[in-house]
Amino acid sequence: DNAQVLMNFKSFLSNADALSNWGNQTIGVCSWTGILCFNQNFHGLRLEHMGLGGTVNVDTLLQLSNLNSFSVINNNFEGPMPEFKKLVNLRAMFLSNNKFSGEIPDDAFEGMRRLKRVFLAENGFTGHIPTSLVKLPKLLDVDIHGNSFDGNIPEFQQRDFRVFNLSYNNLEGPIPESLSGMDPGSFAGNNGLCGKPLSLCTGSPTPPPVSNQHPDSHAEKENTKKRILLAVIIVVVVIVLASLLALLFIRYRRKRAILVKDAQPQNVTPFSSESKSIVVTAESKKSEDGELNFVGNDRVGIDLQELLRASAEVLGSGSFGSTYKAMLLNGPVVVVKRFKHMNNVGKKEFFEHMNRLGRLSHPNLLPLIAFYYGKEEKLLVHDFAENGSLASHLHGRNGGGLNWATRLKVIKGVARGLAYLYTEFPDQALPHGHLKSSNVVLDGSFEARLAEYGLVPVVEKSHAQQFMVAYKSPEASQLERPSEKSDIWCLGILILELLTGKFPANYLRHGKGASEDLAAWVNSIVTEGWSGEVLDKGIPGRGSGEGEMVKLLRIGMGCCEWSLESRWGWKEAVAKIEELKESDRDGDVEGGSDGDLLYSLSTSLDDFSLSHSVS
Ligand SMILES: Nc1ncnc2c1ncn2[C@@H]1O[C@H](COP(=O)(O)OP(=O)(O)OP(=O)(O)O)[C@@H](O)[C@H]1O
Repeated sequence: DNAQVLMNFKSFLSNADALSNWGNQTIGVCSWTGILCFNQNFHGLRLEHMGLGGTVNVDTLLQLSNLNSFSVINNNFEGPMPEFKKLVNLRAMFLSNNKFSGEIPDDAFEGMRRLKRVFLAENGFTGHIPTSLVKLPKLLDVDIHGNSFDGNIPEFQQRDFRVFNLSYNNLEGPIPESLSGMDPGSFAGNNGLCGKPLSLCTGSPTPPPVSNQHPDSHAEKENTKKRILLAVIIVVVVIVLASLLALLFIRYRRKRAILVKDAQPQNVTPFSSESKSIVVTAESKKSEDGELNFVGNDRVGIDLQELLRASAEVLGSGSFGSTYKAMLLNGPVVVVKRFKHMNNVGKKEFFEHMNRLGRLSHPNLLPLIAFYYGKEEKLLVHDFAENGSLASHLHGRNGGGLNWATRLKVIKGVARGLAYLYTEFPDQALPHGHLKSSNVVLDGSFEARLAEYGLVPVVEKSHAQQFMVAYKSPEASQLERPSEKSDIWCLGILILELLTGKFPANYLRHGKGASEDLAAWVNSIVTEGWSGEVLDKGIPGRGSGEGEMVKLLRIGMGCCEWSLESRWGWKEAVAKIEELKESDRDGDVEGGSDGDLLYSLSTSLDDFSLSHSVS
C-alpha cells in the first residue's frame, strides 16, 4: 500500500527530519507532512523547504498509485535529474531551487503525455533544452530560469503558455518566431539570444534563419570592423559626457554645500529612536530635501513645526523601516512611517505619485496626509487608527477577540477599499501590492482602513520582489512579475487568516521562497484541517453565522486559486463579499444543519485541493 511505499521512498532521503510523522498509522497517510490527498485519496507529494537530500527514488515512486504532482522545491538534492520519464501519469513536476546538475537527456520527457507543469529553475542544469520537453502535448508551465542551459532555443510546439521563463541561462541564437510574442523578461540574462521580443539579431535587419551557418567571411570581417569602430566612438562620447557631468556635479555640490551646510545627515534620519521624538532640524526644513509636503488639502491646519517636534512612540518596524505614532499637542495623532528602498523613480515622479495617492479618498483607505522626501529615506504621514492593526487583533495580546460581526465588517471594508483602488488605478498591475493583516488598520468604530497601498511604482524592484506580499503570490515568485490578480491572492490569504485565526507564519517571513511557504500554509489548512478545524472555534458569535463563514471561506479559496485563470477577479470577489450576511438566519439559509455544513465545507476544500495542486 501507499504507506509502505512512501516509507520506502523516505528511506532513500537524507536529512528527512521534517517527515518525522511519516509512518504514524493512527493519523493516516493523508495527514503525513507533505502528502497531498483528494477525498482521502493520495495524489501527490509536496516536500518543499525541508532541507532534504539523498536520492529521489523514481522506481519507488512508480509504485504509488495516482501520483499526479511531485514537488521538492527548495531542498538540497544533487546530481542529474531523476528519471521521471517512467512516471507517465505525472502532471506537475517541481524541482526548482535545488542543486540538480548535468545535462538532461534529450528524451527525458518522452511519453509524459499528461505533464503540464515543469519547474526546473535555479539548479545547475547544463546542455541543450531537451527536445522531448518542447514536444510535451499538454505543457502549460515551463520555468527553467537560473540554470546553465546552452545552445539554441528549440521550436516549442505548444502555444498557450501560462508560465514561460527561460531567463538567466546561456542560451544563444535567434528566438524562434513562435515565441516572439512572449515577455522579454522570459529571455533576459541570456547574452547570446536575439530577435523578437529582444533586440534584432545584429548583422541583418531580420533574424537570420537558424540554418544560416556559413556567412560570407569577407562581409563578416567588414561588419566586425564597423562594429569595433562604432564601439570606440560610443566609448569616447560616453567618457566625454561623463567628465562633463562630473564637472557640473562637483560645481553644483560646492554651491549647495555652502547653502545647506551640514543639514544632510539629519535629513536622512529625522527620527531618533532613543529620544523618541521627531528631530527634523530647522536647517533641514530650509533645504530642498527637508520639507514635509502636505498632499491632502483638508490638512493644512496641521502645524508643521509642532509635528516635527512632537514626541513619538515606536509602533513597530517592518521591512521598510520603523513606524511611529506622533502625538501633537493640539491636533490629531498621526502615524509617521520611515521608508527605505523607495528609489525606483526620480524625485519628480515620486512627488507626482505621492500627490496622486494624496488625492485618493475613501472611507476604507488610510489617507496620506504628507510626505517627506530624502535621498535615502522617505517618510509618509497618515492618520492614526485607534484600534490598531487587524493583525494585532487576530494574533496579538487580544488575539481572537473579534466577533464574527466585526470580522465581516472588516472584510467588507477591505473589499471596498480594494475595489476603490482597482477603480482608481486601472493601469496598475498591483493597485495595493502589500495587502496583509498588519496593513489593515481599524479606526475607532472598527472600520477597516487599508494602509501601505499604491506604493509598488516607487519601491525598488528587488526590494518589492523580496518583501512585498503580493510578490509572494505563486505567479509573482515564479515569474518574478505579478499579475493584477496577485492582490486578490493576498485578499484570499487575509480571508483565510481572518476565519481560521491562524497566522500565515512565513507569509510575513522576509526572504526567499515565502510564496511557496504561503501556498503550503493554505494547502495545509486544506489537507490537515478541514474536518471542522478550519474555522476558528473561538470566534465569538460564530454560532449563528457559520453558514456565512463557510461562504466566506469559499470566497477566500476562490481568491487563493493557484492558477490565474481559475483565481477570481476582483469584481467577483468584492461582489460575493458584499452578499454576505451576519447571520445565517438573515434571509436565505444555506447549510443549516451541522451535517450540511460539514458537507459543504469538505466539498469546497476538496475542490480547492484539486485545482490547487493538479490544475
Ligand atoms: N495608521 C496606523 N494606525 C495604527 N497602527 C498602525 C498604523 N500604521 C501602522 N500601524 C501599525 O504599526 C506597526 C508597524 O507597522 P509597519 O508598517 O512598520 O510594519 P509591518 O506592517 O509589520 O511591515 P511592512 O513594513 O512590511 O508593512 C504595525 O503593527 C502596524 O499595524
